[in-house]
Amino acid sequence: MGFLDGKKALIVGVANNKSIAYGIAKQMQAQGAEIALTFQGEKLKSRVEKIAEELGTSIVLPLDVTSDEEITAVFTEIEKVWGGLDILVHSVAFAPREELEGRMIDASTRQGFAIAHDISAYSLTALTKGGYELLKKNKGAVMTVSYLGAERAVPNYNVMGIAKASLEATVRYLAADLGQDGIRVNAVSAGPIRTLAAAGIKDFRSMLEKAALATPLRQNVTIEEVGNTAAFLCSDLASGITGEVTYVDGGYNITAST
Ligand SMILES: NC(=O)c1ccc[n+]([C@@H]2O[C@H](COP(=O)([O-])OP(=O)(O)OC[C@H]3O[C@@H](n4cnc5c(N)ncnc54)[C@H](O)[C@@H]3O)[C@@H](O)[C@H]2O)c1
Ligand SMILES: Cc1c(CN(C)C(=O)CCc2cnc3c(c2)CCC(=O)N3)oc2ccccc12
Repeated sequence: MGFLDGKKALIVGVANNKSIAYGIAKQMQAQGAEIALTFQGEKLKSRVEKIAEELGTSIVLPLDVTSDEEITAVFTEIEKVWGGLDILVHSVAFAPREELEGRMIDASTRQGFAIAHDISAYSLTALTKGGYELLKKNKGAVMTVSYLGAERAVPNYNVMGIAKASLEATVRYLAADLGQDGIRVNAVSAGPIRTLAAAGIKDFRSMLEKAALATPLRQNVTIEEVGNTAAFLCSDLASGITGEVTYVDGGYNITAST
């Protein structure tokens, strides 16, 4: 019996079994939570349905976070099957690939900035708005996934860092507004992990290796470690924590390494 027994968790952002959202879903399920998943686009449907089966759930819903209609449809379905929501996990980001190489001043475009902020930051507000009544009913918790690039100028992360800064400020504003409804809002800030979103990044492998050597714990973090912290922060054990960004990065962010 786990510390999430009886909790109902909607996880947005599973693409495959390397996803950070998958690590979060797996650890929450291991602590007794009931899981619902969403998938982005038909091509991810079958893979996410297989993962849902593994996690013992049949609630698998289509969701593109740029569509307010799809967001509404997801929570209408959650209302029908669950009648409330204890945990909402947002593990979604995207910027046009060409934004993530070279100097920010050269790579940044008006459209790329808008896309990155819509998908990687505004979508947290949009999902929380969509799930608000259900979260309020169960005094639920909201969780998102950030990165060091929100606070430091990480080479090549560019507009994604600016979007993550917006995401982390969103965590604070939502926490401030929703605390009176008993809804807590937090973020985990994960160290670099080899996922689909990381696959498209130049020199990601060498960045991972360098990070591991420069990290106090001398190793990269895993999606299970990020999942454990997310599960804790969404549980009653973290009832006194809201508006916080918790690093799960082996201590990398506290060092002076370049
Ligand atoms: N991998 C890392 O090194 C790392 C480190 C810190 C934070 N993060 C963050 O973790 C989160 C998850 O990324 P990941 O590394 O697990 O990669 P991933 O590719 O497995 O997950 C990204 C998810 O975002 C979804 N997504 C993108 N655009 C969407 C849209 N318009 N509508 C709905 N879903 C959409 C994708 O379908 C995918 O499921 C992201 O917020 C990312 O910024 C990743
Ligand atoms: C770490 C790290 C990451 C992983 N991370 C924290 C991320 O947040 C990745 C987010 C991401 C957003 N949009 C896209 C891609 C990844 C690649 C494919 C694509 O077309 N668009 O990405 C980097 C980019 C540059 C430098 C470091 C990093």
